[in-house]
Amino acid sequence: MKAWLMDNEVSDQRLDHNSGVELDEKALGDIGVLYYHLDNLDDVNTLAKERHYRNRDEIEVSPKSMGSEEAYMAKLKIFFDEHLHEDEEIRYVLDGRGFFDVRDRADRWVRVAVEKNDLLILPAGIYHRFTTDSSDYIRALRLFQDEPKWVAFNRPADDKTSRTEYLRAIEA
Ligand SMILES: CSCCC(=O)/C(O)=C/O
Ligand SMILES: [Fe+2]
Repeated sequence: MKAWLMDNEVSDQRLDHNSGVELDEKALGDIGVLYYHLDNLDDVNTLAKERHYRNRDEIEVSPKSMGSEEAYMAKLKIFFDEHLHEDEEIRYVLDGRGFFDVRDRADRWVRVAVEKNDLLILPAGIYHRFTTDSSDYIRALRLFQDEPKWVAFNRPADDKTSRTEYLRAIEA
């Protein structure tokens, strides 16, 4: 697992933007973000069952899967808008690479690099965003507790119940 505080350079979102300050799994856990490396789909299924996930879909984010470079860039822009969800978000990488960016307690961006067999759990109410890296390719499972849906609330969404509950949950 590699995670770091982002630099503040405004350039291609698919570059590393590594400030040089690396973070470990404990630092991620501190803001409710859980990381697992699972080589085996059975382990993903067990975890999903334990957390009462009943649905999933598969997504490929690449220029090919989106049909054109323009459609791909438009999709990336949507994923990269800072947002939160009312439900916990689980993503399991089947192939390729990408970055999930999450806000820390000080509202700084923490970049979590994910690759094949990485699984990330983002709590409901955490502000975050996603981008592919410069390989422009990721294939992932999106797991849902209920019906497959991807409802994102762009920031500001501080009035959402999930946001209030998240902030309460990570209180020191
Ligand atoms: C690689 S999964 C695509 C991005 C996504 O599902 C998400 O929820 C971003 O916040
Ligand atoms: Fe999201």
